[in-house]
Amino acid sequence: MASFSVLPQQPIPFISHSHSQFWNSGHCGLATQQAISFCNKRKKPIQAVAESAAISANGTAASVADMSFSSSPSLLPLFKEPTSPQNTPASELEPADPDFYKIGYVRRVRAYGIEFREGPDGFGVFASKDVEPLRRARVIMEIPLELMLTISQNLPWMFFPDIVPLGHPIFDIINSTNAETDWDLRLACLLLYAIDCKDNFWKLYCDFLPSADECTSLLLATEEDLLELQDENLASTMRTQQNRALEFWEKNWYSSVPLKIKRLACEPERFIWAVSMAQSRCINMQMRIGALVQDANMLVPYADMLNHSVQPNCFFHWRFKDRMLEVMINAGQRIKKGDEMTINYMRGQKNNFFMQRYGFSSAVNPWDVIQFSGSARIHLDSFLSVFSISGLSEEYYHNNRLSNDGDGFVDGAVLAAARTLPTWSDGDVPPVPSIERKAVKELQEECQLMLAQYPTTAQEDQKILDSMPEARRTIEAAIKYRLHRKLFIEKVIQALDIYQEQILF
Ligand SMILES: C[S@@+](CC[C@H](N)C(=O)[O-])C[C@H]1O[C@@H](n2cnc3c(N)ncnc32)[C@H](O)[C@@H]1O
Repeated sequence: MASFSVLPQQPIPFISHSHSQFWNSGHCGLATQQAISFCNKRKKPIQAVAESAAISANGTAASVADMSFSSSPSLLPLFKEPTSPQNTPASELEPADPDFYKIGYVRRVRAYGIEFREGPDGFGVFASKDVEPLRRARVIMEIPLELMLTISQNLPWMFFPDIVPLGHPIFDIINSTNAETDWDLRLACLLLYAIDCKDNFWKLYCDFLPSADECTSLLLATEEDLLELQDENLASTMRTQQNRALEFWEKNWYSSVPLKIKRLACEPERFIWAVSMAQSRCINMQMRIGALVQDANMLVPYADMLNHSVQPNCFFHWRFKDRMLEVMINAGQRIKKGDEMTINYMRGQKNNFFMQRYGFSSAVNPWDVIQFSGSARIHLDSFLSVFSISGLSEEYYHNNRLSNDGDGFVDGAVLAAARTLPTWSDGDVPPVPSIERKAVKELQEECQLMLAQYPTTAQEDQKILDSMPEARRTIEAAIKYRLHRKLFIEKVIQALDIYQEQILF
């Protein structure tokens, strides 16, 4: 086992620190580490907050480096998320416990102009002051390598910090994993070990991680929750993943296992919780050990509290010289006090991927897909023009300058429609309206058939969600997933209606 340094994944923009100030919470001035009690310090969001959030239901679309790196501000407009309460004013969300800041501050974590609050999507990071757009990206958080839990993706396993003593049986367990596929199991073992280590930072930080009840990961879902997905493929993938984690625990936590291993996860649920933490909070980076470059999986405290958006205002950057992860605001980004700071966990992924790994979905995911089976096609350029969509397929964006989309109809779902609808294009050959209308009708009928195959409608799903404000996180996430799917299909039908109306003129 050896220590290592980390290579940035992309060029390092110049960073100015002149504007920096320490945690904005005002709690951390001359903090010294004090005795901190070990209970879960997440506060449950008060019900009033959850309810008003559900009513406002007007947030931006949801997007950490695998949680991948994202460097530039998005050109997309703000997408409305029909069922997400992300627009609940930050002032109405529960502020994080002062100890949360303190345990990091005394270990060289710094944050500038932000605060952590707890809302319906768990912890999130919010701007504590307005930020004018700058030509350069600016730092809002600095987290030193010493606080991260890191393990190399390939043999020889390298951990940083080097907390696993030679000969400890947890090393043998980690060593028994498959280098290609088991990064989450290894990281889970390291997390459990760190939480059990005397004086380790993660022992304190763990109090602020979501408990099994608060976590949306489908690894923790019951069979009943999985059925609520109304997606047998996803349910079956999750059953396989649950069994994989369970079998790993059964193999390594057998009855005569040494106590120093046993106590890390006395019950399988504890191990599965740790795997869900690894999957939903891991950041991938490259590290350098001498001349050797290795990919690494990392748990980065504080940065792992950033929620996802497809229109993120922040990105990660590795500062090589002092081995700090920086969270930076995109160059040119205007931020208002109370805005949520977000990153894009992974570009180009469909909702079923986000559900599998993180336990959330979005009705306006620009990368969602519908598989059409008929032969109907519509004219690509005309469709793009009706909705003022510019750019190449991988880069589609709503071009506000060309648009008179006053009601904000064009959102991520319409961009997804432009990618997923079967289309044709043949040089300058113009579309024939009657043929386009026929194709629209066939595509809409196929969408209606897909909707009819679900046992519930979108409206019924919304009612079910509204009627169960105290629901477990996993069942809530499952119902939202199927609702998001239906809202997406409905939006495609509406977009086709608008297309056929406007193509005639
Ligand atoms: C890296 S953590 C982010 C911090 C997290 N909110 C917490 O409370 O610790 C990822 C988890 O946050 C939640 N999350 C992140 N982005 C989200 C989004 N756009 N919509 C809903 N939930 C989201 C999901 O539960 C996901 O598994």
